[in-house]
Amino acid sequence: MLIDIENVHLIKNRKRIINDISWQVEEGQHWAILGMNGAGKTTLLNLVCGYHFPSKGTMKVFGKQFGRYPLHDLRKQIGWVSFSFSEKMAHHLQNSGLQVILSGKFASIGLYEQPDDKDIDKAKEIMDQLGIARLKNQPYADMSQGEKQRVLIGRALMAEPRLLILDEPCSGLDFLSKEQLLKTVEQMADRRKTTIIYVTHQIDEILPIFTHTLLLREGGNFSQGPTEEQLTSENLSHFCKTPINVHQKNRRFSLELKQDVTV
Ligand SMILES: Nc1ncnc2c1ncn2[C@@H]1O[C@H](COP(=O)(O)OP(=O)(O)OP(=O)(O)O)[C@@H](O)[C@H]1O
Repeated sequence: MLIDIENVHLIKNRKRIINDISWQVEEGQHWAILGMNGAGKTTLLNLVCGYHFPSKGTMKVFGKQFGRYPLHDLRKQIGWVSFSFSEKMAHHLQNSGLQVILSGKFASIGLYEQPDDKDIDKAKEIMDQLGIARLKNQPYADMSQGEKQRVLIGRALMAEPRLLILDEPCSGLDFLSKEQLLKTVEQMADRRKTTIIYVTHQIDEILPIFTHTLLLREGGNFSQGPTEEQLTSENLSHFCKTPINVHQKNRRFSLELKQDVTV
């Protein structure tokens, strides 16, 4: 079991942010986490990575009970690619795509240690796999947003994480860049053993590779389970508190408001 969360609550500044969440992620699964703004998605991931400590409940990540395992060791096995991470790259804008990816090996933002030939080969292989080999020598600053996102995913893969968290990777991307990024995620899931947790507001990003989906609402677990069972018109109408129709075409989901509904 990679993640085993039982009845976890989190209270911050007297506010209940996470309310009685239980969630189990097993090896071989890929999860999508769907929730509106403020649903608690980022907070839940902060708990998983040990940046918050639960106020109540039990948590195990990689089979280790919280508080009994060095956080540094835990975090080394988790790659968290967040859109906001781009801001932290500000000092390294002149680094090339290859350098940014290599920096993932040392879990630091810049490239302070000297990579060896094996590291360089590995970084190049990752770039090939993610379809970004042509960005090897291009400064990060000059890349499009979609390219930057793929480079950051490559950077996370360099440390060979057991768990890869993609936190709204498509936000800010145009239609084509988004589809390219989704393709990359799909291929990565097919080729690598890493378990992916994909956080999103949009159901059309929940690709067939996501075996399971967790629906978060107001800090609580609205429902969870196999994706096909979660993303039904009935369940999502309850979830959104609005009557909606879910459609599935070519194994991709879309939704529309039922006719005559105003929001
Ligand atoms: N330290 C804190 N003290 C009080 N409230 C907090 C704190 N951190 C987060 N919150 C609140 O907890 C709720 C959940 O926030 P969180 O960032 O986890 O949501 P999210 O689902 O990731 O949202 P988004 O999709 O907008 O990124 C929000 O209402 C937020 O204001």
